[in-house]
Amino acid sequence: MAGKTLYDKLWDAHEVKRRDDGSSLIYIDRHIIHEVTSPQAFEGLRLASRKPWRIDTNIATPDHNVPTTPERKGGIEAIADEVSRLQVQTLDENCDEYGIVEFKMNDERQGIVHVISPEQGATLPGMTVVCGDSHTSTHGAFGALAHGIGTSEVEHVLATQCLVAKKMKNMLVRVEGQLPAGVTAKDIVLAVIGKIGTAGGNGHAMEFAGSAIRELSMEGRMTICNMSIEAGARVGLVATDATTIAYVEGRPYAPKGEQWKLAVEAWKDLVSDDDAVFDTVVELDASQIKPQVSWGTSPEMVLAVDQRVPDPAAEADLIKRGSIERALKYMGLSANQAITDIRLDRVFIGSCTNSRIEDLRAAAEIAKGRKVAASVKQAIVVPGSGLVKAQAEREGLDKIFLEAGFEWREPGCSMCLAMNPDRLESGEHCASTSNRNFEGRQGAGGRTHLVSPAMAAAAAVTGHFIDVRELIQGSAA
Ligand SMILES: CC(C)[C@H](C(=O)O)[C@@H](O)C(=O)O
Ligand code: SF4
Repeated sequence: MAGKTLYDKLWDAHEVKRRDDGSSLIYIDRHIIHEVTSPQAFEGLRLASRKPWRIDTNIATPDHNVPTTPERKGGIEAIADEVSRLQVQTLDENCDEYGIVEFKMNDERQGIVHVISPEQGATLPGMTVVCGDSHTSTHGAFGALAHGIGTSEVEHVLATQCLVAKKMKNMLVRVEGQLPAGVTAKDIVLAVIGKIGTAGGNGHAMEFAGSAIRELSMEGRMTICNMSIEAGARVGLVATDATTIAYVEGRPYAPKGEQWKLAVEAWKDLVSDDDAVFDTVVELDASQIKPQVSWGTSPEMVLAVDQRVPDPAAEADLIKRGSIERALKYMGLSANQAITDIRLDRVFIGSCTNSRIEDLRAAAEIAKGRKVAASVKQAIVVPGSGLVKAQAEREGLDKIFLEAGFEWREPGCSMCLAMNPDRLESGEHCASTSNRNFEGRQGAGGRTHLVSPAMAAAAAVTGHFIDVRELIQGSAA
């Protein structure tokens, strides 16, 4: 019999019952909660006279709706939008009522759900992790089985600690070779999506492997798994190794003492067996990847920075031609325009894809000693959590950004999506380190270009896209 993939192992360890219709009941170890997808779930519990079944598996924080300006220190009343305020308040009330651990808006541990749980050690190798949020795939970076769920499933998990799920197929994305300097995890995942498309991973759990992935920090692995959902795979995975274990050790929720030793021993098995068989295999050569920039209205509409946006006339497939035409129109770009000719109105460094300490360091390295271009209206840096913010401040990164003319904000989802005051105005182009560039994602009529933190900082200081490596060489000279 063939060996098992990491996904097979995680699945087998959590399958409670297989049903005749091919679906299964799986056990959930960690449930993360935010204010947008939980209110109806709690309400449903209440209507059914149920209570959360295993309180200590839940961890909550408000992130999507919170303002990121200093006024928020004034508390919930400082949230101007009524719906936003109500969602945050409802989360607080539900967590208080049921005794669920919540890092409230002004708690230093607050932040984006997918940043805070790993940071606290609440995401551990071998776990099943769910959250009413599609980017829960992020947590797969630890060798955990993690994916987003809908609001009715949030209720189900709260009530039963189980989820009805169907086993997916196995996909391997192998990235071998040395990543060039200045090219990052974000560029790897954008290149993967550019290659396989946003439906490429449909129905699969996507494991990322190969020497380029092994070389990445946990921050980089999280960036990659975060965007597996943009490649169509609800689950992204990276095998557990020494990098994972070093990251987890000593974090508040990580096991301690004898338990830690036992855990580390058990986690050694969280790899795909050598003879495991994958349904689909995709291979990339890391040394060939260049800094990526999305030009269109889907993450698969992405190119290397030295390329030109497509010409619809050159596309034979009529459906594809139509979608290129629509995207160019929405984005205000002309056929064959060089990516480096795209000028930016705003720059956003943040989101659950790229708001961890390593991301901020990479952006600060480029911002250091430079100034945000006069033509850029606003450049904001939004740390993924209060703890990331504090660490960045200890390292002096806030000063580098402020001196360069960036704004330094409080943690939250911010400009990643238009659910809080940080938004684009219609027609504006934004270099954004987030993960989605759909029409209106950052504000009605807004034009999002997905890039790495270093590329976003480079765009901020030059006013247009530029291969960040030119600035790295420039500063070294
Ligand atoms: C609001 C939430 C349900 C949504 C998601 O599921 O991903 C959001 O986080 C997003 O990034 O679009
Ligand atoms: S940062 Fe963006 S992608 Fe991540 S959870 Fe928030 S809204 Fe969703």
